[in-house]
Amino acid sequence: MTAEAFDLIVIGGGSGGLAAAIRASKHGARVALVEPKDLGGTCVNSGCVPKKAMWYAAQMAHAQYIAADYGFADRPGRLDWPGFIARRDAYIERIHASYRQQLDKNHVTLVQATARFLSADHVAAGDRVLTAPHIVVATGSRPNRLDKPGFDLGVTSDGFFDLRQSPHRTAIVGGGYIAVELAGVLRALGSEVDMYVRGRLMSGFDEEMAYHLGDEMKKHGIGIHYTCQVEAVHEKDGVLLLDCDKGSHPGPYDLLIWAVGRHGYTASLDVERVGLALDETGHIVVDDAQHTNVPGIYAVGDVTQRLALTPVAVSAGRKLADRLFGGQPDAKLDDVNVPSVVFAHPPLGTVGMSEQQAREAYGDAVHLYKQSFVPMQLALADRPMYVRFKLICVGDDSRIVGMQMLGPGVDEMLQGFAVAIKMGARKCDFDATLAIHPTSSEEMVTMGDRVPG
Ligand SMILES: Cc1cc2nc3c(=O)[nH]c(=O)nc-3n(C[C@H](O)[C@H](O)[C@H](O)COP(=O)(O)OP(=O)(O)OC[C@H]3O[C@@H](n4cnc5c(N)ncnc54)[C@H](O)[C@@H]3O)c2cc1C
Ligand SMILES: NC(=O)c1ccc[n+]([C@@H]2O[C@H](COP(=O)([O-])OP(=O)(O)OC[C@H]3O[C@@H](n4cnc5c(N)ncnc54)[C@H](O)[C@@H]3O)[C@@H](O)[C@H]2O)c1
Repeated sequence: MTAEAFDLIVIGGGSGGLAAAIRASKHGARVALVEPKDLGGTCVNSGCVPKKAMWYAAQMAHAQYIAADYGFADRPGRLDWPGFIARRDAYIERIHASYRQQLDKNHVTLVQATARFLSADHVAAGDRVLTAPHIVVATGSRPNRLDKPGFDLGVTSDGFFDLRQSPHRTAIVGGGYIAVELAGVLRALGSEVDMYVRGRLMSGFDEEMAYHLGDEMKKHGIGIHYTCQVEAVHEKDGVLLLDCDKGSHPGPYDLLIWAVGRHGYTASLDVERVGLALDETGHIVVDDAQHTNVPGIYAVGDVTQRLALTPVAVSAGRKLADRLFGGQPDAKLDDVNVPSVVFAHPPLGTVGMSEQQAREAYGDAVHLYKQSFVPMQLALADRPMYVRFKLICVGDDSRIVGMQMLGPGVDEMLQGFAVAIKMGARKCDFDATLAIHPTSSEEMVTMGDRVPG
């Protein structure tokens, strides 16, 4: 079969793949994008977007309680779950349409098939064979499965998005981004939620902030269990029971969600044929410029061992296209000071280092500024949830190397501060900035003295 020739083949039409394909075609490259499913990948179809939609619904539920305290209503209503899912899915359909338009406008050839390698410059996609000197793998990640009896009685985050009604009682295994976010949403929408956490909540995050997050989640009615490792799951009379390693059998639950991490997805690619190097978690090993060990093959996004966030995948894809086709030989992803928000209830925002990472890197040069306060909106409602800010600074000029925020509204506060930190802001730059009053964010520029210790 004659191969169709392109300048670039992109495998995977998620965040990273779309970004690489569209940017390369803007630079004049002839690009084929191979994707068997809906455009947008995990983020649009089973990640950030449907998750954020559910989080907004959960915020609405909270807002009703606040409104009732203010005197607007005496009884919060329940979500019409199927109705809202239809609204969420219609929004996602509009994103698909917008991506299709962008591909058409930029003359990217979309091949709706699963790709696999035939050689380092040939790819099979359905009944077509494509060839290009440059191939970008952007096939994302899949949820981890555990080798536990009854694993399939639970679902992963993919199954959560398929729900058409709120479960009464939910068990969630895991204590990372997905576990924490889904726990908050389900609780706010009326489910009883128990989390089964190995180690600590949000490991890798600032310990103090993760502790406060756990505290707020417990106040919100979420059970957080650290002493049960789930060894098996049973179904009895239509409900689920768990076996813990210590011999207890918690339950019954109507839904079990496994949120125990994700692995790079390369299963369909035939990577052995080209000898692509993977790490022990199945991620494609890349250097800081997205090169794999095979010349001409690159990888971006969650399929690599780099940070698994949409803006990281997008930036990696665009920078790679700029380097290959845009005459920018030094372009590459800069993943220093990547801001991130855990859309918990309340949200947790972070940019730069945790206190622990800073102390490891800078030792005694580290010092802290902290602030905690009840935001005015909640003080008026007799719901004393704290906002907590923490600045992690180093050196005589108090250069800010980390910012941690927990509380209502921090999800929208963090981005602007992340710009300042990326530019090398010092505490005195914050002090020199006049406050916006009355807001929660003003507390970030009116912090007092260093915290001793
Ligand atoms: C529940 C959840 C919530 C999340 N929330 C956030 C958030 O709030 N903010 C954030 O920044 N990140 C979030 N993420 C992470 C984010 O979704 C990922 O970092 C991002 O989607 C990675 O993009 P990607 O292009 O690497 O992979 P993906 O978006 O997963 O795209 C991979 C694509 O490759 C396709 N593919 C796979 N194999 C082949 C093949 N052989 N041939 C052709 N195509 C193939 C797949 O069908 C898929 O469309 C979340 C993730 C999850 C699971
Ligand atoms: N808001 C966001 O930006 C956002 C939201 C969701 C996901 N994401 C991205 O997706 C990635 C994947 O999310 P995730 O929550 O699956 O992974 P994660 O790495 O954040 O958390 C995995 C959790 O599973 C636990 N775990 C692992 N093996 C276990 C076992 N055998 N038994 C019990 N617990 C076990 C870990 O201790 C950890 O708490 C995240 O790391 C993040 O990069 C981002």
